[in-house]
Amino acid sequence: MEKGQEETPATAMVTNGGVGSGEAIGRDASICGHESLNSLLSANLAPDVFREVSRLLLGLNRAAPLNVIPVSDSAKALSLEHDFDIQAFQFSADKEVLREPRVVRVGLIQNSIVLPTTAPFSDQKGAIHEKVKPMIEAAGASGVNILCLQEAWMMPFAFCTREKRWCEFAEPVDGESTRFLQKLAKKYNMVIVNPILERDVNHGETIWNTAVIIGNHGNIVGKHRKNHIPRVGDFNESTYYMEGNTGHPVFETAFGKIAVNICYGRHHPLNWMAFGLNGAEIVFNPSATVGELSEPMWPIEARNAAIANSYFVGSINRVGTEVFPNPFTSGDGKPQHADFGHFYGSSHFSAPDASCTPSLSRYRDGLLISDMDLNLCRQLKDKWGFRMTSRYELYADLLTQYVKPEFQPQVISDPLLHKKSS
Ligand SMILES: NC(=O)NCCC(=O)O
Repeated sequence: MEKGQEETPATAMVTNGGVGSGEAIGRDASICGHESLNSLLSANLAPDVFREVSRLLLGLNRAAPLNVIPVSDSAKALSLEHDFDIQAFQFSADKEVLREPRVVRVGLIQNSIVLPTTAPFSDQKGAIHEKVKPMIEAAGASGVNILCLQEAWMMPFAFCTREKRWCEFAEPVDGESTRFLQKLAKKYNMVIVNPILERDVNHGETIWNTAVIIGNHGNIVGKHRKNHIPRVGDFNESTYYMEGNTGHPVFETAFGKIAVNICYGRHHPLNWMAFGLNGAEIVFNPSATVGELSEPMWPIEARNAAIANSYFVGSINRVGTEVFPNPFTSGDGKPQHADFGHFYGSSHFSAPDASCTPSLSRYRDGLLISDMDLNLCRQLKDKWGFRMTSRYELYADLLTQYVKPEFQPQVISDPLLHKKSS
């Protein structure tokens, strides 16, 4: 789909892997029947007004809207055969005298689950592998260098339930899903970020929420464990795993320095900053989040992180509504229910110059591709000087004080505030 092109109004139904196989969810909860904000605006605004609104909503890259780049015929054929959206864009940077451009092609995959959550676990996982495979092949056929999948892509996001049986989906870092992706990484000379539910067999079978980095030779480069675990709404993830113990690693790959800020970590500016301090050029944010809770935050937080830290961000969210067999509550006064609500997709890229791609659909599976010249990171540091002007020592000092039990907030009260009037 070309940027600005109208998409089909969302009159169809989506299957969602609910308890009843192929159960259909009406699209009424969408933004007025459109697949994305971009399609709603392009369908409803005059072209010159749409251009001006897009200038502010999506920004400009080197004073122009992002270029749409062609998708290869073989990738297009896969997307038609397997019914997923595919879109491709290009972030460029100024030409430099002393450095060659460093253009990498990056891909993001969003998808719904396939089978009902009542199906045997191995069938559920196998069906997701099968669904995602042609999408990865489309990325490979498109020459994608670095690809990231969504958070815990190999299972339903069952952490709302608090039922421990979903732990059976957990895998060691070198488990089934990693091995599945290693073959594809090697075949397509592609780095793949593989966010899984991890079982740490060397530490008492502990469970973590982890992203495994697979190198372009199919090797395991390393792993990062989710730093911030939500305790909000139905996101009862703290029942399953603890805060990660891997710090803020940046992985130097054949195609650039990458890091992973897993889902809820995107609400924590220091988390984003730490990946930047370690030199990340692209930070992925594989997520699972629902409209009612976070949709207004979604386009802002990633874009802000990209600007503040002078790196690219790739944001991914799953799609669909996943219905679980047993109703649950989360202590928030809501009646018992059996699903999280709608995972709204809307995966997109943000760049350090405040430009960003339109988002993928709120409903459909999709592969979003973007070329990015990594030289843009340093060019923005030079232009805005955010690193240089950051005054880290001020904040290092404040934080050192803040974590002490005897910390007193620096508050200067108006002396007249508590004075009795005579
Ligand atoms: N998966 C996850 O951490 N979700 C929390 C909700 C949110 O951060 O939007």
